[in-house]
Formats: sequence, structure tokens, C-alpha cells
Amino acid sequence: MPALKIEHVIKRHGTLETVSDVSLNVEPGERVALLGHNGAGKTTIIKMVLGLMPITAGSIDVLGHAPGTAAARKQTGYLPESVAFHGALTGREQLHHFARLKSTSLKAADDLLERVGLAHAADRRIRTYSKGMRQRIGLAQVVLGQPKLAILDEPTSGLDPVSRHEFYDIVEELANNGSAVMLSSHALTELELRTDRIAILSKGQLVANDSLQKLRDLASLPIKFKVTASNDTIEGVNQQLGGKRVNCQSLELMCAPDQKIGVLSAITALGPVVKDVDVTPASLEELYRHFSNVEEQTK
Ligand SMILES: Nc1ncnc2c1ncn2[C@@H]1O[C@H](COP(=O)(O)OP(=O)(O)OP(=O)(O)O)[C@@H](O)[C@H]1O
Repeated sequence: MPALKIEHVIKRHGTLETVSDVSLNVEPGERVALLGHNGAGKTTIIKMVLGLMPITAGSIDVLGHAPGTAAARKQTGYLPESVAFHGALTGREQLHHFARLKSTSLKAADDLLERVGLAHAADRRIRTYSKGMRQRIGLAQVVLGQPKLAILDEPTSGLDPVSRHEFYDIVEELANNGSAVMLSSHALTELELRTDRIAILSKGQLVANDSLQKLRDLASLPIKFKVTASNDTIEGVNQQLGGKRVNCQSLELMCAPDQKIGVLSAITALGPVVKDVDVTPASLEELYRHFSNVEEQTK
């Protein structure tokens, strides 16, 4: 049974429809990325899931309960886009406060401070924390009590690349322990490897909802090859393979996904004259643009 079940949900603000017939499930242990342009409807969906905003039509089921009910809230962890804590409290005091609210042990809160890399600053006031440190407190607050559903709105904004990596390690642990995770983000490259499914919203409509591999198959965008040879052989390689020279040692080729093996064979048939080959499938950014544009074209 899905941890989160969104069925044919519509949201209207007066005559303005901001979410149009969206259906989306998140299974236990699954990490789903919710992507979309500014104003696509991500936060509106999150607010409806949390019971902070009423639904105009359709239904949302959170672990068998209606959104916003005590039973749903008890099992849900939420990290808002702009996280705010009490500046006069220390990190430890703030997290202990959340632990009491969630009926979780203070020891679990202390362990989490360590896990999110804040043990050294745990007894400093939060007003002295950097944005990234506050975000870490926010993540610790979500993980506390191992919620069955975790909702993270733009969770990595303000984090440096190493912290982002550590952040996704913790999200992965959460999912490995059975939590369903839904996170919204604009940072596409980091989501490629760190989520199980991608849901793309465009103007309030869900225009894609699948694993990265399946989205690649559906979009069938060209695959890029970068072939490197030496200065004196690149011209001959270019003549045999075609493609576009990018510098005096390499060229770029594109092909449809079903021609990939054929192109690779042609490259390897050239033998040791080829020094290196990079094969790059469509990135999430390219897929995102593709699916968002498909939606624009049908309007
Ligand atoms: N209370 C409201 N009244 C009227 N329109 C609203 C209200 N709340 C949101 N909207 C509109 O709904 C649309 C979706 O907004 P939402 O905040 O869900 O987008 P988002 O995908 O989260 O964008 P961002 O990436 O910028 O955070 C926007 O056009 C916004 O102006």
C-alpha cells in the first residue's frame, strides 16, 4: 500500500487553477523527486499533503489517514523551504524540544546531531549558525522518530556540495529504513543518482512520473559520444565517424539510443588510434526540458 496516495487532485484559488488533476503515489522506501518551474505547483501539493491547504477536488491519503489529521501528522516529517528555528536556543535544546513533541528519546536527538555533523556546535545558539547548519538541524528534525513519510521542500538550498552529498546519504538511510520520501528541488544534477523516481510538474499538471531510465526510454533523446584521438589522427577519425570537432584532439557524435551499440562498434573498430570515449545519455536537465516543453506544445 502506498504511504502517500494523491488521486486526481485539483486546487483552485478562485478561478485560477494551480494544480490540475494530479495523481501520484509514493511507496514505502521510495524517494520521489518533485520537479517543476517556479510556480508549477510543488509547494501547493506539499501543503495539501500536510493538510495546510484544503483540496478543491480529488483525494489525498497519508498512511491511511486524511491529510492534517493527528494520525497523519504523527507519522510525517516535514522540512519547509525556508526553515526557521528559535535563535536563542542551542541546536541541542531545539532538537530536544522536537524530540519531546515527537515522544522520542533525547539520546536519539543527540545521536542525530552527531549524524548530521553538528555535534561540535550542538551547544551554540542557533542564531550563530550558518544557513547550511540550520538546514542540518531541519533535516535532523525530519529524521527524528523515523517518520513513515518525509516531505522535503527544496532541502539542499544553502548547502555546499559536500553537505549536499551527506544530506542525500541521510535521506537514503531514511528510505532504506522504510520511509517514503518526497522532495522538491531545482538542483537537477544531484537528483539523478539520489532518487528512485522523478515526477515533473508543469503549470499544475503532472507531465512525467517514472524512473530516470524509463523517462530516458520514453523521451528517446540523443546519446552523446566524445571521441578522443591524437592531434595527427583526429582528422582521419573525423572522416570515418563523422560528427563535430570540438578541439584538436576530440570530436562529438550524437545518435538515437537504439543506435548506441552500432556507433560504439564503429568507434572500437578504429583500434588504438582512439585514445578515449565518453558516452553520455540524456541528463535529467535535458529530460526535464523535454517533458516541460511537451506540455507547452500541447497547450
Ligand atoms: N494562496 C494563493 N492564492 C492564489 N494563488 C496562489 C496561492 N498559493 C499559490 N498560488 C499560485 O499557485 C501557483 C503554484 O505555486 P507554488 O508555490 O505551488 O509553486 P512552486 O512549484 O512551489 O514554485 P517555486 O519553485 O517557486 O517554489 C503559483 O502561480 C502561485 O502564484
